[in-house]
Amino acid sequence: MNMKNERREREDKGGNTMTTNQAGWKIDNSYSRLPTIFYSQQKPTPVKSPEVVIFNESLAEELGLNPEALQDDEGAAIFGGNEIPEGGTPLAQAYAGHQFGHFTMLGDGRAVLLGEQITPDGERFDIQLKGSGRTPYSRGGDGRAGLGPMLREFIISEAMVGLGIPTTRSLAVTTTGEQIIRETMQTGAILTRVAASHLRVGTFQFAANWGKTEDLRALADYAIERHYPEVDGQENRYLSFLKKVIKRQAALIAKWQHVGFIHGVMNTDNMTISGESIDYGPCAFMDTYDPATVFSSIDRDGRYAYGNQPYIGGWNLSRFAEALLPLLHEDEDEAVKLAEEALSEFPEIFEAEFISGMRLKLGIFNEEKEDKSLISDLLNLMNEHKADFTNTFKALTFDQLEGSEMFQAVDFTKWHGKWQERLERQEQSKDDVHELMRDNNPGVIPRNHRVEEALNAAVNGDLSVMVKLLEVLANPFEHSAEQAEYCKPAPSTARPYRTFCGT
Ligand SMILES: Nc1ncnc2c1ncn2[C@@H]1O[C@H](COP(=O)(O)OP(=O)(O)OP(=O)(O)O)[C@@H](O)[C@H]1O
Repeated sequence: MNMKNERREREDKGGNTMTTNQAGWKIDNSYSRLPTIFYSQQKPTPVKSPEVVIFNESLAEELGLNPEALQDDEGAAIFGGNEIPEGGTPLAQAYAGHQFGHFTMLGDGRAVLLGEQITPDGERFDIQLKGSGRTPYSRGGDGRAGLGPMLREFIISEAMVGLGIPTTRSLAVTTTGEQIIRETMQTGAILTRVAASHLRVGTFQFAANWGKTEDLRALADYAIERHYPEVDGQENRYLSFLKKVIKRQAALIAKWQHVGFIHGVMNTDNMTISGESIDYGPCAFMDTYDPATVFSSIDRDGRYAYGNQPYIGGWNLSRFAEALLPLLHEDEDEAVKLAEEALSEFPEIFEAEFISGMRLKLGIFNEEKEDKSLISDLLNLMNEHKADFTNTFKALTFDQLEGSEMFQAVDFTKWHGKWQERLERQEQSKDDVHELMRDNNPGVIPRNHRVEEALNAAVNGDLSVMVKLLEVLANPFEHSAEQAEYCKPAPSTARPYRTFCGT
């Protein structure tokens, strides 16, 4: 069937067209019903010749979309921003944020939110086009994105899904047929991003700084309805809301720590209210365990280093709590007291999440007080011996302790003895322990050199390397033979890995 001939198109004033709905779009933009300070109506800027280079069929199905109808021209027209799917009300969201500690007004400068796709189960997911052209928040930028960085976001976000870490997702990457100017000329591309929502700590900072209390309240009520309906009807719903966000972010950052993920740019505009990871600009996974690891070329002081992520999480949540103050209590001092109490729980909640995930990685089913030191002793050894983070846990899982220098060391042998005694003090069998460890220690992560290799091939027209990588990353706990070649750290001759803000 030729989809193109089946389509009836009409053109609107902005040059975008609208189509009949064979793809199954069921979009409503509930965000557009917030007070108008929160957005600017903004259509994507039509592009020359959109072409979908990668499309996430299984995600499309989860969203209740018909992948077949989105192949070819129809998908390209929508994902390239030339057509607006039925129900879409494109807008650019306003937000602010602390970037490397400095507060500034931001907003979607190169993205538009079409609205939420309502799935067959009635769930709502934002559909956003990133790289779709200039908006009122673009400042000096061109509103566009490059193919490499958008494919990178596709790879990392889908790898996070495989690892079981809450994340925004990637439905498609579409080239625009236009070049963009960066350090060199690049192929322009648009990422179709799917998210529980794009509400950020920075959205609340925007409301607190530029809105009235009623605007802030409308935003908080909206966020509660979308993400925390359970707090509705509670005595101080906004305080409960704050506590829920604190909890979800603590759990999220703990999950990052469990796999050695370094976000790289934990600005408050990159912290979601839903608890999903967002913005895979300069992020990377570490090979050698070292809490001071930083990949981002712009993070000169190590603000967003691996070991600093929990602290920064708490710092960002303090900015969130500050923004919520007018809603927490009518008396300012009381509001501050409530916020401080809620925030003071963050380190403890984070640590509990971190320790419980690390227990699983070590095959520990129950809780003992000494587990914390067992875990930190191992991490210290790994740091001292420059051990590979992922492969150390894999070697412990499969009891393959020959290879690395650390496993020969006397201090490790001592630690190993203590760990074995710990495992013997629980009732579960060796097989149970092994299974728990298999399920919690990924065999494969998106190693930097593998991601670069896939991207280099992809921007030169060969998608096969990336497709293969995505397949392996989709099931990191499978521990299959085909994963083996993706497990090796970068050769020691490789230059230190640096990431650059995704543009
Ligand atoms: N080429 C560009 N043109 C206009 N604005 C841009 C451009 N690149 C980035 N921005 C804006 O600069 C700010 C910070 O950029 P950053 O790279 O952190 O975000 P992003 O990757 O564009 O978006 P997100 O956080 O939604 O993933 C954002 O407000 C973003 O919209």
